[in-house]
Amino acid sequence: MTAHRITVAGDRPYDVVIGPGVQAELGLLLAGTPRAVVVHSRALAAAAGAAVETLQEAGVAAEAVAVPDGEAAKTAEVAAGAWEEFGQLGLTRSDAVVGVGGGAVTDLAGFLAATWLRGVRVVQVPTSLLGMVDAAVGGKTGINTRAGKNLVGAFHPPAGVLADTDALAGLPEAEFCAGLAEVVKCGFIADGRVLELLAADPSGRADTTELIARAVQVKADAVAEDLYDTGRREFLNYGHTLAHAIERVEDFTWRHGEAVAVGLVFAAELAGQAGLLAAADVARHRDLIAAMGLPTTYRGDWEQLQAVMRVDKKARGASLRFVVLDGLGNPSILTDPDQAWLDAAWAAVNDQSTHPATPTETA
Ligand SMILES: NC(=O)c1ccc[n+]([C@@H]2O[C@H](COP(=O)([O-])OP(=O)(O)OC[C@H]3O[C@@H](n4cnc5c(N)ncnc54)[C@H](O)[C@@H]3O)[C@@H](O)[C@H]2O)c1
Ligand SMILES: O=C(O)C(=O)C[C@@H](O)[C@H](O)[C@H](O)COP(=O)(O)O
Ligand SMILES: [Zn+2]
Repeated sequence: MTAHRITVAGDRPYDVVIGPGVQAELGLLLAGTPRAVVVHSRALAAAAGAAVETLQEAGVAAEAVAVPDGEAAKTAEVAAGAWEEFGQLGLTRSDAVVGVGGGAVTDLAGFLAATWLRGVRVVQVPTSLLGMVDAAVGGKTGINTRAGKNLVGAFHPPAGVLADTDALAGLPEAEFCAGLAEVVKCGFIADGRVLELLAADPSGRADTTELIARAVQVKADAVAEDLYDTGRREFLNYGHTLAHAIERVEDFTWRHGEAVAVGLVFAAELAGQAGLLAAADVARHRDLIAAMGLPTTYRGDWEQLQAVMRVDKKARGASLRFVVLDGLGNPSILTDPDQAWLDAAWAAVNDQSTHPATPTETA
C-alpha cells in the first residue's frame, strides 16, 4: 500500500506521512543530524527502540529518554527532569527530539523541543490513532497545570510526522475508539465524507487509513492558514471547551477523546439552543457518537465545570467563547451564550439515567 503524504504549508512546511512501515523514513528525515533523543513512555519502549535503531543505522547518535505514560507525562516536573537529561546528553541546536507515543507524549516531546535551547527540531512518530489524526500534527505543544489542560506550551511545528499505521495493531480498542472522536469532529466541522464513512462503519476499522488522511487534511488546512490559533484554527477546538473542563475536573483520568465526544454533543445542543443547528443535526451528533461507542453523557458538577471553562484558551476576559456549528460543516464562534442555553445544553448531556461508569473504569 502506498503511503499518503499530506503537506502542512507554512513558513517551514512539513509532511505528514501515513501508512504501514513509514517509521522507517525517520533515518531519511534526520539524516545528517548528529544526535537525537527519542522521548517515549515505557509502554512504547519497543517502538522507541526501533526508532533508536533506525536512527543509528542512519548515522545519528540516538538515545531513548523514558517519561511517564499518558497525561502523567504532561507535567512541569516531568519536563524539568527531561531538560536535565537533555543537558547530560549534550543536546545542541544541530540535534533533534523525536516523540514516539500517544498524544500526551508527543505534546510533551514537542514542548521539550520548543523550549530546549529556545527551540530544536522535533519529529513526531504518533502511535495512537488520536496522535496520528490530531496531536502530532500542527505544532501545538504543551503540558497541564492544576488550573487546567494545556495551559503552558508553545507553537512549535514539527519537522515531520510519521504516522505508521502498523502501530495501531497494538493499540487497545478503547484508545482507538477515543481517537475516532477527533476524526468525527473533523467530519462535523469540515468533511462530510468522514460522517458518511463513520455512519457506514462506526467502528472506523473499514476505512481507517482514509479516515486518518481526511482528518489530517482538515487539520493541515486549518493550521496552514492560522498556525497561532487566532482564527480558523479555533474551529479545531470544536467540543473542547466542555471536554477540557471534564478532563480537569476528573484529574485527567478521562481519555481526551472520550471527553471530546461528550463536548461535541454539548456543543451541538448549544447550537440547537441558539437556533443555529437543526434538531436533526443535533440528533445526528448524539446518534453517530453513540454508535461509535463513545460517551454522550456525563455526570458532574455544573458550577465547577463552568468555573473551569472560564480558563479555556478561547475565553477573552470575562467572555466565554464556544465553537458551534451554524449548520454542518460551517463552524463559527458563539460568544457569551445565554445562560439558559448553556443550562439546557448541560441538561441534555447530564442525563444521569443513561450515564455509564467513567470511561477509564470500563476500559
Ligand atoms: N497538540 C495537539 O494539537 C493535540 C491534539 C489532540 C490531542 N492532544 C493531546 O493528546 C493527548 C491524548 O492523546 P492519546 O489519546 O493518544 O492519549 P495518550 O497519549 O494518553 O495515549 C493513550 C494510551 O495509549 C497507549 N498507546 C499509545 N500508542 C499505543 C500503541 N501503538 N500500542 C499500545 N498502546 C499505545 C499509551 O501508552 C497510553 O497508555 C491529550 O493530552 C490531548 O490533550 C493534543
Ligand atoms: O490543534 C488545535 O488547534 C486543536 O484545537 C486540536 C485539539 O484537538 C487539541 O486537543 C488541542 O490540543 C487543543 O488545544 P488547546 O489550545 O485548546 O489546548
Ligand atoms: Zn483534542
